[in-house]
Amino acid sequence: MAFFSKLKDRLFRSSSKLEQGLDAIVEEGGVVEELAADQPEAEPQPEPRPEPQPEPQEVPPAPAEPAPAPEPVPDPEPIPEPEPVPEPQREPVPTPAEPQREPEPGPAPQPDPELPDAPEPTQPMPQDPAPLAPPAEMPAEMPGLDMPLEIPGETLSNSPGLLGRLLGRKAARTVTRRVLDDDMLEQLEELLISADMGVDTALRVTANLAEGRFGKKVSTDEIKRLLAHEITRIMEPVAKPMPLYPKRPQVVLVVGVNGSGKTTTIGKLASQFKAAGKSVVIAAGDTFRAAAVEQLQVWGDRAGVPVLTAPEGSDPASLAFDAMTKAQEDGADLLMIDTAGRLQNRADLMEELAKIVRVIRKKDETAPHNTLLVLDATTGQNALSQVEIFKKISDVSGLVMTKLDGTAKGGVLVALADKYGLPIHAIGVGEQIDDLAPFDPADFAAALTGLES
Ligand SMILES: Nc1nc2c(ncn2[C@@H]2O[C@H](COP(=O)(O)OP(=O)(O)OP(=O)(O)O)[C@@H](O)[C@H]2O)c(=O)[nH]1
Repeated sequence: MAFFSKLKDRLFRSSSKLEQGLDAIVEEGGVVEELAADQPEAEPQPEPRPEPQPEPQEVPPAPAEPAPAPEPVPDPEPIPEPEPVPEPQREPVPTPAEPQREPEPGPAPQPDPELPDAPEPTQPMPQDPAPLAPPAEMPAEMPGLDMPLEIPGETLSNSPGLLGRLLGRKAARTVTRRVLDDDMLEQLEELLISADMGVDTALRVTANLAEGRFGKKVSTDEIKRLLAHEITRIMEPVAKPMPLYPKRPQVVLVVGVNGSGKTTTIGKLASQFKAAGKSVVIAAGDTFRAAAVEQLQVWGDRAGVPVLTAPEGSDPASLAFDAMTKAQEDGADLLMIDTAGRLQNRADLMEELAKIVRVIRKKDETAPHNTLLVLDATTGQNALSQVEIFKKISDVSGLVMTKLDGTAKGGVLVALADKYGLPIHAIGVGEQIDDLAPFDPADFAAALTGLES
C-alpha cells in the first residue's frame, strides 16, 4: 500500500542514530569472520513480528462500525488486539561454530579472520541473514568491474577475482561478531539512553537482550533483530486505535502543549473519521490565540467539518458547552475539542480544563469519552514530563505522537510505553492531512533499529 510504504520511509529516515550506533558497537570490539558464499551469517532469528499484522488501515482510530456496547467504559477495544507476544527470543542466539570456514586455497591472499587486526569491512553490517543464492546463480562482481558488488543484506569482500571465479571458487564474505560481554552491554545501554529510551527502559531492554546470550558472539544484524524484538514486545500492548463508542456525540478532548501538533492532529483525525462515515464537529477551545482559531478553521475546511469558534478571549468552557449543544442537536458522532496548551501557568490551565469538563458533563455526565494527549516526538525526554503534567491536570486516556517523520528521538515512545502504558492511538508523520497513521509496533521497532523488515 502506497501510504504504508511512505510511512515506513519516513520512519526510517529517523532511525540512523540507533542504527549507526549499533553498527559501531559491534565493529568496535568485534572480530571479522569469513563465511563461505553459501553460508548464512547466522541461523535465522525468530522474526520479531509474532503474528501476521492486520492490513494497516487508512483510518487509524477505529473500524467504521464498532460493535455496539452498552457502556463506553471500560475500553471496548473495537479492533481485536494482536495476539500476546510469545517469547521466541529467549532462545540463546545460535553461536556459529568456530572457525567458520575451511581455509580456502587459491592465489588471492586471505586475511585471517581470527586476528584482532583483521581488516574491517568497508560496508555497513548485513541487515538480513537470508543466505545468498549460490554463486553460480549470483556473480559476486559485475563482469569487467573489479569491485565488490553490494548485494542487499550482505557484504562481499575478498573476491576471488576472475581467475578464481573461472576456477569455480566460491566468494568469501565477512561478518563482524562481537562477544556480548559487560562492556558491550554497557555500550548498548548508553546508546539506548542517548536515543531517549530512558535509563530504566534501556537497562531492562539490554538485560532481556542478554538473557541466555551473555558471553556469546553476536553480529550487528542479530543485535538489531533482538533489539527490535524487545522494543516490539514493549510497544505491542499500547498500540491501540482510539476507541469509538455508540455514545453520540462522543466527546474527544485534545490536550497538549502549544506547538505539539494538536490542531493538525484534530484536522487529520476529523478528516479520517469523516471519510469513515462519521459526522464530526470541532470546537476551537484555545480562545486566547486568534491564530490558533484561524488555523483550526483552515483544517476544518480541509476536512469538510464545521468548526465552532468564539470571540478571542472568551471562556473556552462556554464555547465547549455551545459546541456540545450543537453536536447534540446535529446528531454528530464526534465532538473534538481543541484546548490551550499554556503550561507556563499550570494552575490556570488546570482550572480551564476542569471547567470545560464540568460544563460538558452538564450535558453528558460520561463526557469526555477520550482525552487525547498530543506529544511532539522531537522533544525527546521532555515528552515524559509532559505526560506526567497532563496526567495530573486531565484524565489522559491515550496519546498521539506527532512529528515522527522529522526526528531521531523516536526512542522516547519506548520509554513512554514502558513507564506509563498509555495507549498510542496514532502517529503523525508529516504536515499533510493524510499524514496520520495507526501505530504499528513491529514497523516502528524495525525503523528505530534500522532493521529492514
Ligand atoms: N513534520 C511534522 N510536522 C507536524 C506534524 N504535526 C504537526 N506538525 C507541525 O507542527 C506545527 C505545530 O502544529 P499545530 O497543530 O499548530 O500545534 P498545536 O499544538 O495546535 O499548537 P498551538 O496552536 O500553538 O497550540 C505546525 O507547523 C504543524 O504543521 C507531524 O506529524 N509532522
